Amino acid sequence: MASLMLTDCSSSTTRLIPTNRTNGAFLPRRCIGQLRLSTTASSRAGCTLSISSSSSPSPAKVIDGKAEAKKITDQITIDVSRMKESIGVVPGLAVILVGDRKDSETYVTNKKLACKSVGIKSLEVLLPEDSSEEEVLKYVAAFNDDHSVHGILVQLPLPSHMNEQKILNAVSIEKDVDGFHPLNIGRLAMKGGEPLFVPCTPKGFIELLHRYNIEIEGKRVVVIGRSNIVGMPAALLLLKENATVSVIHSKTKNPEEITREADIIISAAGQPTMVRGSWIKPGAVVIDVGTTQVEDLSARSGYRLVGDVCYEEACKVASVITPVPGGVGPMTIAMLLSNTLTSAKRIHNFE
Ligand SMILES: Nc1nc2c(c(=O)[nH]1)N[C@@H](CN(C=O)c1ccc(C(=O)N[C@@H](CCC(=O)O)C(=O)O)cc1)CN2
Ligand SMILES: [Mg+2]
Repeated sequence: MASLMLTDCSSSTTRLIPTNRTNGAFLPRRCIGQLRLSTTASSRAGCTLSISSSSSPSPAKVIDGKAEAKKITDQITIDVSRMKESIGVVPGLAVILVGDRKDSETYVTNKKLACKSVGIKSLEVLLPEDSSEEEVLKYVAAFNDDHSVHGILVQLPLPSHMNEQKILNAVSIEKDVDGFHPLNIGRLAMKGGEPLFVPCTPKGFIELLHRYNIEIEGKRVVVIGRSNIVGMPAALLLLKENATVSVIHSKTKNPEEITREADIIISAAGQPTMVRGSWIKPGAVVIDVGTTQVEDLSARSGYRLVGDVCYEEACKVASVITPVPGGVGPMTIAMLLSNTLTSAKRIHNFE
């Protein structure tokens, strides 16, 4: 059984108060909100966003995704080294990034650094925003044929002039470490279906639930958001875990009421602080997958990452919660490395 590191939620001493929150709408993942600093505890402007924490304890336990991801990557480092020593094969991951979105650039850089830290070889193709679909397909085909590459991923979202489905379709199903190929998603959707790879973020939070001994089978789970990257595969994976799953999306009526019935809430809407304390059944488990960059002039980078969940309110109601950052995000990268290693082992028939 995995050892647990549980810490209590704390109230904040300094707060950021959003001034232009959009209520009820599902914002794009890259939504940039405007925040102003305030030192008051008043929540008249809505949910406050913690930027530092102090003492006052509340019931929710905080899942430490960073620590769990570290345990997983430590094991991957050992396995990669054993594979290299035994059969002389180094797992390889190829990443294709099109355009100059700052968030995507950060994720790709983090993936490259993560590969380096565990001994996986990484290859990177950076293409300008106005590249053609054919150019991207040419690189996908080259990586499909490259024997040193065991995993291929195309960073999403792609520029709007590209047909995302056509490009994801072109990735060899054996190297589809993101698990976004329609065959892998189709197998995930079928009862008894066995995908070669499961998308990294849903796989990551399921792993966290398992590691924290949180039962999924028979539980009422509400997934907020139906994106191809998280919401949809998350719902399919939770069904495979025998949960009773509801999916909430931008056209859902009374999302708050439905969410309040959940034993486990998975929020992947990309709307900062949308899930308020009043949406949560006392004792529910809250998994926050949202990571929206919100302008914060007090941060060195000029922005701050904010989850979908009003953390401070949720901590007072939930039994367990994931923070942002440091919750599901690090597990996404750990699962990508794990999928790449699995692929290399499968291709080279190495146990
Ligand atoms: N081809 C893909 N595109 C995208 C995916 C994906 O899985 N495959 N997911 C997201 C972005 N993403 C990976 O690509 C990703 C997002 C966030 C994190 C993460 O570790 N977040 C940290 C904070 C990191 C920071 O400080 O900036 C956290 O939450 O603690 C990892 C990966 C969309 N596109
Ligand atoms: Mg996180």
